[in-house]
Amino acid sequence: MTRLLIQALCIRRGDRVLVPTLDLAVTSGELLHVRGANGSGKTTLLEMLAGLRPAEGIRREPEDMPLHWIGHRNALASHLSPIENLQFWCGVNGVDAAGVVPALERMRLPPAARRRPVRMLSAGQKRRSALARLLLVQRPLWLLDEPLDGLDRDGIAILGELLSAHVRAGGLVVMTSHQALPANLPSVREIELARGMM
Ligand SMILES: Nc1ncnc2c1ncn2[C@@H]1O[C@H](COP(=O)(O)OP(=O)(O)OP(=O)(O)O)[C@@H](O)[C@H]1O
Repeated sequence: MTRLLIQALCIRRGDRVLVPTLDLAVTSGELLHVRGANGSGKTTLLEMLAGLRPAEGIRREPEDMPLHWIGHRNALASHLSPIENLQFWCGVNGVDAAGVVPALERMRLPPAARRRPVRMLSAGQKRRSALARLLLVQRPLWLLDEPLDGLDRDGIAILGELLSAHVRAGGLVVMTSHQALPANLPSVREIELARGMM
């Protein structure tokens, strides 16, 4: 079984403690929805889970569990088109780029938008392009920071289908959102970060 274990994790930024201690486990087939007020530490927690910030008390089983990280900045080069961005991502990650156009089709990004520089796209079109990475290669752990941001109802429904399929196939998801999650997602758990929580 794949697991993400969080034991006595202190969420801090610099010398400011946001959450003194957090314990939880996310197992295969579960989606953890992290909620909380602005500034409560959701992004910081996700960055710790991704290994972008030093943290003690996080264990992945297996240790080398591959993950997808989609931060709220999308990580798209603005002068490249979505197709070029994803082809570049495939090259860096050793992934077959044949899946790029089908992934953008699945995200229902219009054909013209797939070939336009990212700086000329809307926020939702950028988001769909970034999320298309989830389809390029299977990885068990998905860490998604505000993935619903910028998406319209159709985009939210597509992401809901991807999340659902991933969780049903035994994947793990940890995601933040201020919005309600798409309906009918299986195995959703919620935690709310709050100052001083134990
Ligand atoms: N570069 C920084 N240096 C120091 N503190 C920071 C820095 N960036 C953010 N913080 C602080 O860290 C705390 C947690 O920020 P974080 O981005 O994790 O919150 P969040 O819950 O994701 O917020 P939001 O809902 O607004 O996205 C905030 O109180 C913020 O003021």
